Amino acid sequence: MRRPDGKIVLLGDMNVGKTSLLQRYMERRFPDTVSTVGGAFYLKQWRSFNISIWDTAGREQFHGLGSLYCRGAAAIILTYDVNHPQSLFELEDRFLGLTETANNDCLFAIVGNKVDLTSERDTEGGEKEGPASGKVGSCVSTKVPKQVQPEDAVALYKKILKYKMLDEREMPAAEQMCFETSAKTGYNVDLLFETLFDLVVPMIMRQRAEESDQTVDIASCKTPKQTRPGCCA
Ligand SMILES: Nc1nc2c(ncn2[C@@H]2O[C@H](COP(=O)(O)OP(=O)(O)OP(=O)(O)O)[C@@H](O)[C@H]2O)c(=O)[nH]1
Ligand SMILES: [Mg+2]
Repeated sequence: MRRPDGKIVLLGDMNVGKTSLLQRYMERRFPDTVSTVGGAFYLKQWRSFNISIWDTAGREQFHGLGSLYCRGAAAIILTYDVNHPQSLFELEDRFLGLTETANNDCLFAIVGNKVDLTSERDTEGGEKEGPASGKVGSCVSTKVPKQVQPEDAVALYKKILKYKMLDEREMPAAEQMCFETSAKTGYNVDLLFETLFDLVVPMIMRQRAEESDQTVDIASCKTPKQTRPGCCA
């Protein structure tokens, strides 16, 4: 198997829907899930690149593994449940610290899942979503008020950039990186993953270019002409 060119990791509390989001995207279905043990990954080919997408366990007992999975990540999807404010707090309290092992220029997406449970608007048929639909900041009228507001996710995104000492002007805007999704209906799921792939690919290419700049071509290095000691050239 070819080594993946880039890595994306899903983090977040148990039950927020990480496994369901990944299965919705990769297998186009919403099967019953069991709570994840450890971690597992899918490989996705995007253009000519292989991207691994890691699903991790949200259960406290597997917490220690989180930073292992984040090692070398190009992007991290911090997932919460829009109906459970605690799951958003946990991202900052428990999961952000695990991302120290990710790449220095790692991207962060904040994803509020299970929006189908609150939204009155058409969140069915995720395959048909419009480009800006459901992005944080768009107006979604809800039957049952959402427990976590999109602005809270935006605030967390900005906090993370500060915490990571990343320049806001050089990173994707919060509106581009905060999503509300439904793994159940597929709402915004393609948009989430494919936005990240499109952002990760240039990073992979940049990294490759830097690596090839640092590579010394031994064949092109001329060996200095040997001169015999004491002999005038
Ligand atoms: N209504 C609704 N239910 C969802 C959605 N996503 C996941 N669920 C349900 O929420 C429960 C937990 O989903 P999982 O995908 O297993 O959650 P997880 O984040 O992977 O949990 P851990 O593996 O324990 O960390 C399951 O019963 C899912 O069917 C969604 O978008 N809408
Ligand atoms: Mg899971």
